[in-house]
Amino acid sequence: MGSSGQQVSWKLADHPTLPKGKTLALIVLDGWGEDKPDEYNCIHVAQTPTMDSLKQGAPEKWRLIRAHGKAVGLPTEDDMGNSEVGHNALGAGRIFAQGAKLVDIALASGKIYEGEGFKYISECFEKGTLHLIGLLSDGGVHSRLDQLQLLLKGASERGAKRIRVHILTDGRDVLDGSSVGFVETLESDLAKLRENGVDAQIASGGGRMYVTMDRYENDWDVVKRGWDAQVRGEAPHKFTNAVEAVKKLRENANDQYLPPFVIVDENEKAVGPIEDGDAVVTFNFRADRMVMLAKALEYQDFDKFDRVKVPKIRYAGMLQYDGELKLPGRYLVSPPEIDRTSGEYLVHNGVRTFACSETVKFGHVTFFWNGNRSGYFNPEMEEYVEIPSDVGITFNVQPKMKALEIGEKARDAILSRKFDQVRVNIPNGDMVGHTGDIQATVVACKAADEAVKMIIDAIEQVGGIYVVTADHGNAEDMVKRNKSGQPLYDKSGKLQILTSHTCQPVPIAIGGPGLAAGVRFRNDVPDGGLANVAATVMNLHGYVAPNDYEPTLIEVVSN
Ligand SMILES: O=C(O)[C@@H](CO)OP(=O)(O)O
Ligand SMILES: [Mn+2]
Ligand SMILES: [Mn+2]
Repeated sequence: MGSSGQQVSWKLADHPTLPKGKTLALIVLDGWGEDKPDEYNCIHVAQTPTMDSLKQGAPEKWRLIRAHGKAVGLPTEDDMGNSEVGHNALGAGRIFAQGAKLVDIALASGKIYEGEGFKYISECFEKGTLHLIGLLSDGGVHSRLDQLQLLLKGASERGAKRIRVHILTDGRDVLDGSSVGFVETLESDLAKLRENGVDAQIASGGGRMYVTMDRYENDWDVVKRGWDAQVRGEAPHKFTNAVEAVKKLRENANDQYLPPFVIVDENEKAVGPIEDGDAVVTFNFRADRMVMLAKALEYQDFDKFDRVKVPKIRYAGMLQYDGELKLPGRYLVSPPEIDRTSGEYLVHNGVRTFACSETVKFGHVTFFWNGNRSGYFNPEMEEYVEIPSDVGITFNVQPKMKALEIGEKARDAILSRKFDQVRVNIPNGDMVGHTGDIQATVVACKAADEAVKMIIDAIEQVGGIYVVTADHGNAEDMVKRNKSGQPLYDKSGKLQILTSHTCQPVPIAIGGPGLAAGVRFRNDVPDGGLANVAATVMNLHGYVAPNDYEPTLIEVVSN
């Protein structure tokens, strides 16, 4: 595979001074930001001797880089970073306007309604129902409530007469418990539509981590639960009202893990299963957690679970989620064209690459890294290894996750000397941080630090180079705070736990016996962000990055 269209000159210029052939470990700690040390900073509380010692290298070998907002192509500086935009920037070396922003623009200009995708689904409006499936919050990581609101309005103005919304509650990009308010807001929007003669209702729901939004094929049961509710109108819990449903189900689960429910009428009949002739839109803009559902909705041949019912529908994604699989085939907004990623260049220049993580983050260092494309650029030059994640647990139960196994695989890849770049994502700070369990997150951070040590030790043995960084913050702040930084408490006096990512910068450290003398971080890229890492890494492989890449973070000074 390769970038389509224009002729690309893949040959990279040699770096004037830096040598080729050094084994380079590229370590991404997921959800590992830098923040002031206090008891809610799990990275500070945890024993992290390896990361602490790297920090001693500041400012020449350790610095902070931006990982949120405009530095990663998000609409505003209030947008926290996330894995998709973070790994896209790390891999692509440039800042692309990301899905969140592209959808905003398309909605504001009305272009979203003029494209192929909308025309395709709107042909069902006369006789069929429009189903909207997605994450209901204003988190801005996978979707945004205001975009859903505009889409509801726009579609009804353009002829959608019957609309059913299948909600997934969040509590991961926003505070746990906030689902109730989001459902209330949506209900009042739908009531207004009904006043205007549109038959609009919530049809089903469930928590994002238990219903529909699995990723990287970790657990198809998650998608099946959603399918049964959304398509078949079947779920263990039935309610006549969605606000009531969420309030009731929250008695035994948090927003992320609410069990599936369907909304039924007075005769116990589901109000909105998906039928022949209906249109379906998945309104998340982010790819990873929509790909599995997109496959279930789009593929004729499908054996991941028994769909039982496969209605003939017209389906469009908010975006196309996988550029290589062209999945889904129809979409409302064109995704960012993330082309000429560093991985593709390096493969063309003979850099042999090994990438590894456990399932829940596997696509981060492959799919996202390569610009939302699945598969290899050149299987002879690359090896991607996935370590199966634990299934069916929340990661505070196993906070060490597979950090050790990832470390071992990376170590073995380094020691084999078969690879020039060994790239890993270590998930702990993020995955455990999202559970809001502070004690477990401390254990998680320690485990991540140990994995880093294992990899750095292997680099020492082969005379290589390491680059250690992160994709966005999470574990460094576990509480919601007021403007002056004090932790906030809810009405009942309970500390408000922050399960989401943050807007904090992340560290980047370089080192290892293979790092040429005189290499250090420049001080003239103070606003450097994740997109500057690709050029930096190309330099450390002995190449100069393409001109349009964000500048390298390093310079070589002669002593
Ligand atoms: O779990 C996820 O989907 C997001 C948070 O919504 O986290 P990350 O961006 O780190 O993958
Ligand atoms: Mn992440
Ligand atoms: Mn995360």
